[in-house]
Amino acid sequence: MAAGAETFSLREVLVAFTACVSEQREVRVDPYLAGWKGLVRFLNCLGTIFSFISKDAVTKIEIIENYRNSDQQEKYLTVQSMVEYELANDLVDLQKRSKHPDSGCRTFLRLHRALHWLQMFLEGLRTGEDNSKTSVICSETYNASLANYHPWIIRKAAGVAFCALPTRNTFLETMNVGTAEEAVAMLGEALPYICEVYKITEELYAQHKLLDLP
Ligand SMILES: CCCCCCCC/C=C\CCCCCCCC(=O)N[C@@H](COP(=O)(O)O)[C@H](O)/C=C/CCCCCCCCCCCCC
Repeated sequence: MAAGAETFSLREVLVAFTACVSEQREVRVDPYLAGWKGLVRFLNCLGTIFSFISKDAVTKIEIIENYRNSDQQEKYLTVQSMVEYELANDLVDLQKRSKHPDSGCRTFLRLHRALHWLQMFLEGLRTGEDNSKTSVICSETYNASLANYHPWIIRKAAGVAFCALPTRNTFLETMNVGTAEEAVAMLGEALPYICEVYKITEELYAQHKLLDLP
């Protein structure tokens, strides 16, 4: 495990995702990005072999953060307001990347797809046997989700990186919430919140036919 693991706290990441859904069932962008930033910190602790993954995640987080720091920041407060604003102002490339290659909607969709993988991966970790291999859980859940959107070369590179993952118990202990059993319990508490964020976003994107944005 690379230096810096001590700066990661699963609790902080999970708290961020639990703060995402508002009383109106809207998905707040700031805690969503905070959750991803925490996950990227964790990924960076796993070694440089994961750098190409964390760089892509950081690029996408920064694109949306830039919208949150722009003159239109209020429009990017929630995923719902972002979708409404960008569609109403013709700011989304719907067929082919051209005038708006880095729209908020398109960029958020990439993180949203990755959240689906995360949800399955954490569930696999939570329910896995003590001696199960994190690399197997990771590649099975990746192949069942994100891999469908990635070209061959990315899928290959990801497969190689997964082989460097530590065993399940070492992985759970790196989460800095105590023993592996305590980490499992925390995952059980937090997963419903992550699922809810995913579900609300999925419904919103389906309703606006945005699930295949180029
Ligand atoms: C609670 C702690 C335990 C879980 C720790 C998980 C840590 C995961 C942290 C970050 C995950 C990275 C999310 C990656 C977002 C990928 C977005 C994406 O799909 N990008 C591709 C498409 O973008 P465009 O070209 O359309 O702009 C892009 O091509 C991807 C490039 C990089 C490769 C992405 C591979 C993703 C593998 C996800 C598994 C991460 C392995 C983590 C190991 C624990």
